[in-house]
Amino acid sequence: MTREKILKARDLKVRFYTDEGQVNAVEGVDIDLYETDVLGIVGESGSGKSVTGLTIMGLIESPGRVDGGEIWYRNQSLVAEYESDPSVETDGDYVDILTLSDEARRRLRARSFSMVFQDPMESFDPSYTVGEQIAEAVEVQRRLADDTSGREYGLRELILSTVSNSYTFVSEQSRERAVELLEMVGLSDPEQRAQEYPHQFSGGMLQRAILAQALAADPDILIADEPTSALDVTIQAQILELLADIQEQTDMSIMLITHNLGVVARACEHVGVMYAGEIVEYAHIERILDEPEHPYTRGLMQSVPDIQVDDQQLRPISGNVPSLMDAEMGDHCYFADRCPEAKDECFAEKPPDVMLNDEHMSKCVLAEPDAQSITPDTIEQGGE
Ligand SMILES: Nc1ncnc2c1ncn2[C@@H]1O[C@H](COP(=O)(O)OP(=O)(O)OP(=O)(O)O)[C@@H](O)[C@H]1O
Ligand code: NI
Repeated sequence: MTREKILKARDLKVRFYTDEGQVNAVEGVDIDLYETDVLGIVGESGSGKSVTGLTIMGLIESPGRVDGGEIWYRNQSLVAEYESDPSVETDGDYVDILTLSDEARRRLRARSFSMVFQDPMESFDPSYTVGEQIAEAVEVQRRLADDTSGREYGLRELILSTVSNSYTFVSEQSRERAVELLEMVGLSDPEQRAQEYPHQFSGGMLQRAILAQALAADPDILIADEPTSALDVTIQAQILELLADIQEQTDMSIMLITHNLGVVARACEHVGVMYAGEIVEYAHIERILDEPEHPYTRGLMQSVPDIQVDDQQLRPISGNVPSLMDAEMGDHCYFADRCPEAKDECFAEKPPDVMLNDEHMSKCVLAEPDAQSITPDTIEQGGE
């Protein structure tokens, strides 16, 4: 059985117009996220991973701008709501959320899309208890669910109030749900924990609480941006396991952003490798581990201890990630100057997206389609 894609981003372009010049943070990115998928987005610092996540959430702010592309989100009730609205693009079961109003995007953040951010300390207000803050997120979701248009409650104010943490009325029901959520993310004694303040939580516990908060809206899509990097290895592993558990319990789709291919290998089903604002390789995780195609992916694999179990000698990729300044980019492979296999043409023209088979893409002139192309069905079965 083929699975539907819950999200299809096409040719995304996101730029920052800074005093130093135009930064092409995301340049022509496609993302395919399947229902119940855990998709890893992996790449070195500054490759555009977080900007991609923020773009899907609708959180790019000045001097940043989404300069092109489409983000198709599969949601029947959203299609029904906007089908007759000429300003919104719909296509069968999908809505291009980039054509929605700011208010509609905010509503999506409250009930369909959640993001767990890089810095756990920034996710909670130190002056309220953890339970109170999660209950508030639940309350917002509850009111939205009671009223599908959301407008009668002054939705803008409602959502802004959760962002600014000014006090919202929180029902007993929402408080109970907050405790349930804390239990769901594996905190022991959740009732007690709910009454504590963020500073009373350890790093790992805080990470779990953040996840609980993100789950308050029962989202379709969860974007987790480096949820583990600040934590020690054992706790990292526990959180990844928890993410996988929660995925199974809730059936949501997860996009996991990380610079660690070991994390991806452990937690993800598909992986997109990002370099200099582009997806340079995309495939099923097993395929990437068995037959990485792009020289950058192979370089990443040699720099990660979890994967090279037999060979603990790590070889970081030499050289630096490009600046992404528009003036310095141009038509060539952005990895060419660090690539051990680069040919003359790599410095002279942009590499094509080569499809090795229906589910494996590599943006490299060296890539060649499989001799006997594997059908999507074979991959699907092989991957379950
Ligand atoms: N607010 C901003 N203003 C200017 N440039 C920005 C802004 N936010 C991001 N960028 C630039 O966009 C590019 C991509 O950044 P992004 O944060 O997406 O990288 P990343 O892959 O998430 O890196 P990391 O692993 O360090 O989090 C970088 O060159 C960054 O400097
Ligand atoms: Ni980032």
